[in-house]
Amino acid sequence: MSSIQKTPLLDVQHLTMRFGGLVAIDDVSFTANNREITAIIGPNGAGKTTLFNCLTGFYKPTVGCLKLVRDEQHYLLERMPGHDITKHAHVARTFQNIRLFSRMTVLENLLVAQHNKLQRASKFTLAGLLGLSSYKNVEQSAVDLARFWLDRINLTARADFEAGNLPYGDQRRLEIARAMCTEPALLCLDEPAAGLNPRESAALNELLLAIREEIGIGILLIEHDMSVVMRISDHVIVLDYGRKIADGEPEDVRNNPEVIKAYLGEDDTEELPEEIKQDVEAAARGEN
Ligand SMILES: Nc1ncnc2c1ncn2[C@@H]1O[C@H](COP(=O)(O)OP(=O)(O)OP(=O)(O)O)[C@@H](O)[C@H]1O
Repeated sequence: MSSIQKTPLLDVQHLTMRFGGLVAIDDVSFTANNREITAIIGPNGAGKTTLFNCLTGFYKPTVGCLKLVRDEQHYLLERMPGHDITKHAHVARTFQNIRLFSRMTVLENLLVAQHNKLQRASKFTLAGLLGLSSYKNVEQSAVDLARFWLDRINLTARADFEAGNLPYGDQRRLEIARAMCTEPALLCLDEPAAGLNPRESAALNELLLAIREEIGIGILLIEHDMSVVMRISDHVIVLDYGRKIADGEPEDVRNNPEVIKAYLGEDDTEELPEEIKQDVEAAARGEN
């Protein structure tokens, strides 16, 4: 990726979010580029989900500017209601806990994600729904897009299954496919690898890399699984107690003493993610 010109997609400046006396995010600034996977990592309570909530309009930041650039248009996300952030700025999101429509089929989940463009094409009238050829074209394109993503996540054979009956790893990937059906410019994923076994985790990595390469959008990824972060991220931002303590390429961040300390605490190595633990142990043996 490094030979490709970097194009800023999201520019966060001086973001601060306070809840009463608690500063969940403390003057955080960073840029996430288009066609890159930017991971946001940090210990529990570091402010990662709060950052997503500010980006997607769930919270209004106390201070700060969140600018998204798409098709040469600038969107100031902190001034937009959540539904406009999805609809106009094209920011899509998944959550820590799966939020599929579990009683709908796999295919229905992918179609329902496209209701905005279907509604627009119907001109919000029954006549539009029944008669307009433009509606029929948009309807066909919605089906084609759903089919494309079904195929991409290898669920075509299960298109008519209830989403809630799929294995956990398939549900995770279906959520991402559903978000992709909104045709986002920025895809925000909150711990997509949580609870996945190694095989499912590898399938997730492959899907995210394909989205980056083939669809060419930006991905913002909150993740505790360091094997996922280190393997697929182009850029890693580390938060600790709401502050940004590191920002750079995965290799630089994993060797950053402040990051190691944030994960270590004072002298507890038990909680250290495996990949960072290996680096710390190698450093202690004088191998770094
Ligand atoms: N709505 C809220 N009201 C009050 N405090 C909140 C609210 N949302 C988050 N916080 C606090 O803000 C801090 C950051 O929480 P956040 O959920 O963003 O952390 P996180 O990095 O996502 O943690 P985890 O990895 O455990 O999901 C925590 O101290 C949390 O208790």
